[in-house]
Amino acid sequence: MSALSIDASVPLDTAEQLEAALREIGATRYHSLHPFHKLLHGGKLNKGQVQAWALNRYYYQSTIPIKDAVVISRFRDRATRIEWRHRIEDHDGDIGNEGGIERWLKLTEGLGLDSAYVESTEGILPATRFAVEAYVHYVRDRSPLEAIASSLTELFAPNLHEERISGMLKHYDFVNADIMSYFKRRLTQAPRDADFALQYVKEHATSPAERRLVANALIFKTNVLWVQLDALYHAYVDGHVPPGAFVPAAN
Ligand SMILES: O=C(O)c1cc(C(=O)O)c2c(n1)C(=O)C(=O)c1cc(C(=O)O)[nH]c1-2
Repeated sequence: MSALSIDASVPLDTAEQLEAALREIGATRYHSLHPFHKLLHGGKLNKGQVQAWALNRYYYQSTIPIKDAVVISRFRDRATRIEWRHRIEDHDGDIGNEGGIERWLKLTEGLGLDSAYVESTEGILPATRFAVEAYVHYVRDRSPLEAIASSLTELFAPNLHEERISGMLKHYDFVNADIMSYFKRRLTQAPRDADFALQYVKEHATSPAERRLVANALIFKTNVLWVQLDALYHAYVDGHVPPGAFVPAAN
């Protein structure tokens, strides 16, 4: 077992074996399993800790369309570019049409954070920035197949979002359905995106070696997500906030 790659013993001779391996990676490495999420969804955090999570996650959310623009830039194939571009619109929205980033700002604003501060990203943890940048660099530097495969964590996001919506509404009096609208919207967007990416890798990874690259891309991405929560836990649960990062008001 390695933190970085799939065991050599996992069979990857067929597309079905690849899918089984990807689902196993999700079941064992997705950040739904992280102790910070258990606290968040179980109502065990205070408002300042929830603010810290939302503030840091804003950086991930707002970087996703940049990441997707880089993914698009990797494809000569027009059909793939056409399929991928709605992801940018989902997050950026359009003139007069709210997108995911604005919905995320509703969440941070509803939690009492100033939007200009959130958008400045000045208060995020260094580890958040490094992890998110690593994701953008990954889709730039690796093969187009790995770039698509690295989005496959979205296969596992809807279950987590369901858990988050119900857990946070139930446990926190400072959370309401309106400020959770980001997650509600993702429940329909993510499955479409994940299905496309899954079919793509099943079709385009045609050798065991390529299937291994796909599996390792997903492991890389689970690590991008996991380390962000490690950093949040260290800073805001254990109380070791790095210099200059967001410090919640006493609550
Ligand atoms: O709340 C979450 O746990 C979560 C996880 C992920 C993910 O698995 O990468 C995404 C999202 N949310 C999300 O909202 C989102 O738009 C998204 C895009 C992507 C991607 O890799 O392109 N992942 C995710």
